[in-house]
Amino acid sequence: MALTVGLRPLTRALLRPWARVPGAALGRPAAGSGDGVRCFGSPRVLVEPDPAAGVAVMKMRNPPVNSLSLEFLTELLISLEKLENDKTFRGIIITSDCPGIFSAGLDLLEMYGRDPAHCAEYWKAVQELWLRVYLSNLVVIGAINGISPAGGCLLSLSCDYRVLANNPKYAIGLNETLLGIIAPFWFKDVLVNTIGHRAAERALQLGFLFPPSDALQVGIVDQVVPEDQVQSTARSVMAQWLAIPDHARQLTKNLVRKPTADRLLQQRDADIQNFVRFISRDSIQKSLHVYLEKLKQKKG
Ligand SMILES: CC/C=C\C/C=C\C/C=C\C=C\CC(=O)SCCNC(=O)CCNC(=O)[C@H](O)C(C)(C)COP(=O)(O)OP(=O)(O)OC[C@H]1O[C@@H](n2cnc3c(N)ncnc32)[C@H](O)[C@@H]1OP(=O)(O)O
Repeated sequence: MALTVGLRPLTRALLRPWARVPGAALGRPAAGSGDGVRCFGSPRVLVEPDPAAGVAVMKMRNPPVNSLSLEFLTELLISLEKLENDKTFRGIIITSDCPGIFSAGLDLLEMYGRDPAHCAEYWKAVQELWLRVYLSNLVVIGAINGISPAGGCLLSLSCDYRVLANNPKYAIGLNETLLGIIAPFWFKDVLVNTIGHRAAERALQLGFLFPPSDALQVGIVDQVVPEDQVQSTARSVMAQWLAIPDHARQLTKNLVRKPTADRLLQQRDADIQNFVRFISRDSIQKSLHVYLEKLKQKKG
């Protein structure tokens, strides 16, 4: 898949992709891998490779809540691109290194009080991440070990299979309307593809965040397991998916997903312009302000 990352050279130059991860990751063999196989990654994305299995575990660690800032998106994109281009890997498991949070979704501070050029650059990176995960040739499994609203839910929905930890706090859904904003059409499309038109219609308008039992029932996740079994379940599901010949699985995935991705690919620039126009409105900026204040006040 030929996707351009399309971020400012400065943004990319600021990052140090593939630097050895300081501290915990340094010199520590990846779990389940043979001696000498090291974790690698970037400051916010820890990659634990298991070359023997052809699998890499990608841990998001952008504390406190794994909000998808521009820098974090860029690091995720670079990690994904690298894994995609390395023939060692046939599958990745996306999970979180932030306790209790899979991802709080898009970083509201990238959209609040920012100028149009910044918003456009940000939105392009959001599109890019979605396209890369959604159309990945790798098997992508979400080991969802925390709450995942809005953009966090989109990331989960873009995986091939979702395993959610059974903790009532770990709700998942597209809650944009609760913020006074709307889910973009491609977020909506992915939700409709996953849970069906009627369920998506209700969930989107009411900004539902489904706790695990409801999430399983509506089909927004594929499996709910005890929290300490999320990673092992993701590994065994991965083994099932990797039993299928890659070429057949990849072509089938493309057949199913391409029409949805094409809807965005055919109008990416217009989508960016729509986003910038929408997010720049005074009323929307006001809604974001109110929501951010609410998040602050929650702390007491
Ligand atoms: C015509 C139309 C065209 C285009 C489409 C138009 C518009 C679409 C536009 C946008 C789409 C956006 C999708 C999104 O993803 S929006 C983000 C949605 N996310 C949320 O609602 C989650 C908000 N966060 C929370 O609910 C909680 O933080 C939590 C449950 C995830 C975690 O709770 P905690 O109690 O553990 O932590 P907090 O104290 O609440 O947070 C810590 C810290 O982090 C800040 N923060 C939280 N979430 C975000 C975020 N998403 N972005 C930026 N910052 C976030 C929070 O404010 C705290 O900061 P401080 O420590 O107070 O500084």
